Amino acid sequence: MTTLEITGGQVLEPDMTVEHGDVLVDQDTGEILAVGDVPAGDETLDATDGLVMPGLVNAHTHLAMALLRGYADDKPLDSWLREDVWPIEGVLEPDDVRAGAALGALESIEAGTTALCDMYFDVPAVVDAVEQAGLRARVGHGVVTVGKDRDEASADFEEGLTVAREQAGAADGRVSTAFMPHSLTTVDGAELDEFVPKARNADVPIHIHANETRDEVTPLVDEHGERPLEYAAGHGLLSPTDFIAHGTHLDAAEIELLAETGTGVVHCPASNMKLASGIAPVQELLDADVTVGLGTDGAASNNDLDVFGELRDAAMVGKLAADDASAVDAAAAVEMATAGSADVLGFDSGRLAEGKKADIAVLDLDSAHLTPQHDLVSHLAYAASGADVRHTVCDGDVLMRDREVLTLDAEQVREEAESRATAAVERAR
Ligand SMILES: N[C@@H](CCSC[C@H]1O[C@@H](n2cnc3c(=O)[nH]cnc32)[C@H](O)[C@@H]1O)C(=O)O
Ligand SMILES: [Zn+2]
Repeated sequence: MTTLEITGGQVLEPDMTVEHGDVLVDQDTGEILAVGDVPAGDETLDATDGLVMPGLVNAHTHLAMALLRGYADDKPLDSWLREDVWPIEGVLEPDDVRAGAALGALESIEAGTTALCDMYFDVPAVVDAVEQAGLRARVGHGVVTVGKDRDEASADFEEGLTVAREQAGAADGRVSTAFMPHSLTTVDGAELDEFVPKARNADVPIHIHANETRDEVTPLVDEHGERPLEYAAGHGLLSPTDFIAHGTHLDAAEIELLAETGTGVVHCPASNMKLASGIAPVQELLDADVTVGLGTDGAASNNDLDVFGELRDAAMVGKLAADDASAVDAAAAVEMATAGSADVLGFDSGRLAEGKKADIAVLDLDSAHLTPQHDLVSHLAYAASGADVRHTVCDGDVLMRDREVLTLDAEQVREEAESRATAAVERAR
């Protein structure tokens, strides 16, 4: 057994208290052995003047969209997707997706993110990037049937299922999968009826964009005479392993349905603000005991993958939504970005405790904007950013030490992403 001792810092405990202490990790199993007063490890990671915390979990993203950062801004979802994003995504090759996902993975590691959920196409290329980066991920192929004939639609659903079956367990078990119909309005209901039972047989969770914009909810209600999540449940969706992205526009019955079925919600506040999609009722979801995690969504609607930004936005916009400054308090926001997201994704991480996965970030507190230290949970929610992360550890392995990423060649990843992004824009013209 090889052990790693993260030493000399303060530790964020699962109950959101902070204590001086160390963390001992078994690098072979990738699990936490002890927290607090721990025996010496074979190797050490210096956390002096630092806060040892669970790695952040980005529960909904499209990593490879890092290639499209700044490509199309200032539009609402539907025209942004149809006029800008889908046309350029149509010219992307698997090597572009690999390069974009590597860029997103690099950015994630630099910001203390250790696990994520990714929906995209050319998923094996995404898995390559995740494997090399050393991250943990739940991945899936986003299935779209609008604009396709029945054969093409079925083929895309088949691919979603194949990817979910074949990629499960990749990267030494750090990669798991989900079946991912893109959204309730971009996939056909009859196809859902055929494929949801197949996904259940394959024993994979189902992840879908839902109730993101009013422009999506209203036509669905008009056409089917029921709320989107009632429609989703009618097609076999919503279960304790399933999770929806956004949930921006939910009525009380839908919140109840999420709670009853144990379905998780991934709140993406920055994307919801940027696309002017709306403000999710996060405090109401938490009050109803719905499991809520946080996601950045893709870098083209955010425009970064820093989950610290997301948890600050969640706290801020949660107060606006509830018209109550005590709503979505600092601890609730930090919890959503760690344990909440991990629970939504079904990962045994997001908490620093014995037996949990050793997915850890060390935040450097030695800076003006994190002084004085009245309350470190407050700092995590309102003052820190990904740039403050000193070390990132996933599955017991050090991915970034003293801000140097060890698993990826940062310069090469950035150069390749830059040139592939430029070439893709040329081809899309
Ligand atoms: N098989 C599909 C790809 C689906 S991947 C998932 C898709 O979600 C898109 N996407 C990114 N952000 C959002 C969002 O906020 N709402 C809905 N879709 C999004 C993203 O651009 C990508 O096309 C195809 O061939 O077009
Ligand atoms: Zn999305």
